[in-house]
Amino acid sequence: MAEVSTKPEVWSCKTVQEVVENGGELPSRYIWIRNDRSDYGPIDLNVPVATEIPVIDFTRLQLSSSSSSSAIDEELLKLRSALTTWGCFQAINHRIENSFLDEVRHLAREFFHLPMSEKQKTGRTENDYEGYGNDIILFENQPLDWTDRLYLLVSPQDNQKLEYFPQTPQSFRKMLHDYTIEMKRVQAELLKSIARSLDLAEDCFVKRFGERGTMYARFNYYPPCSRPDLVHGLKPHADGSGLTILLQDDKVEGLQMLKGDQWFRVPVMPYALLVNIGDQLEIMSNGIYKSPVHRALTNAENERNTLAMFCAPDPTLEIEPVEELVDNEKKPRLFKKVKNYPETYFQYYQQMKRPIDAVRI
Ligand SMILES: O=C(O)CCC(=O)C(=O)O
Ligand SMILES: [Fe+2]
Repeated sequence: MAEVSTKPEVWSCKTVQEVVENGGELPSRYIWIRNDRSDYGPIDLNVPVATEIPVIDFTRLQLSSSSSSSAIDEELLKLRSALTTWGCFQAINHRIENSFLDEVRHLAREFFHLPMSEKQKTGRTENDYEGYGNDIILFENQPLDWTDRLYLLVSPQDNQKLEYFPQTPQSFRKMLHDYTIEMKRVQAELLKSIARSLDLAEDCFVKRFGERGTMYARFNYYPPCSRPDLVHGLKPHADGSGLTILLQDDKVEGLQMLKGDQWFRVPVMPYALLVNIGDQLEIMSNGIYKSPVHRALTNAENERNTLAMFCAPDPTLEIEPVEELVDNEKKPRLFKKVKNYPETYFQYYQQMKRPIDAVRI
């Protein structure tokens, strides 16, 4: 497969929204072509619903809360079972106000409905992943995803590229600032609980993420699509993050998770956060916790808006399986040491391979 170039290319500068507004036939570039290297089966909107994805109650994980230690142990066991089987769970009682989550969703929708000229003020440039734009082309004949997005590094704050942060809607920046603060708190609580669920010291992953761990926000906008049976909102992938915290659309379903070789629809829980393990925590947990393959589908009637927060270790730090989770006889080390995993991720993704395989021993 010929690669286009090492740099991502912005294909004809058209967003999905423009494709929709221009009307006419569905461009063939969006039609999913199955291939042998990553055959995750056909697009199917009618897969079973994943009623078994565990719901984890944050208040039951906190030592400082009124929960008894047996309630905490029970919740940690549930967390462990969620992350070894599905690699994800729905988090409730995370202490973010429902009204704030409504506002986040409202402003995200409002942004994507602004005139194109306004959105283009934060448009991605050819050499950057950040900003507003369509799917990035990484290789020739890549089927494109039916999504427009706004992708921003939100932390560390001194690395933010403010030129890509929308100034309209007016309260967008403030909302993102406040949401980032909440997400950093949730991230820290999650990393501690995840460590405890593996019988590790509570700060094990917090330390490994480092003080300059990264957090990216990706606002995903999926316009209605005339052929949801042929097009992916987002192709099957596992996240390159350590953890991903997803605020789903409060009404429209679209996310599917792969468990074994079966796809499941993730139900909408309007005020829950869907948390999934990313490749870097799969590596650090020596494969005990799974970074699940997932995809987003579209539908013909409704747009869908989601917000993914990708939390990852400082890319200048080396990551590897935590020593306590390696046992030469029972649980040999599965992954090599790796620095700047996102770079490996994109190179492998480009070749339609599962990036985590690049660091497998
Ligand atoms: O929009 C969704 O439901 C999934 C988003 C996602 O998987 C991602 O942004 O990596
Ligand atoms: Fe994802």
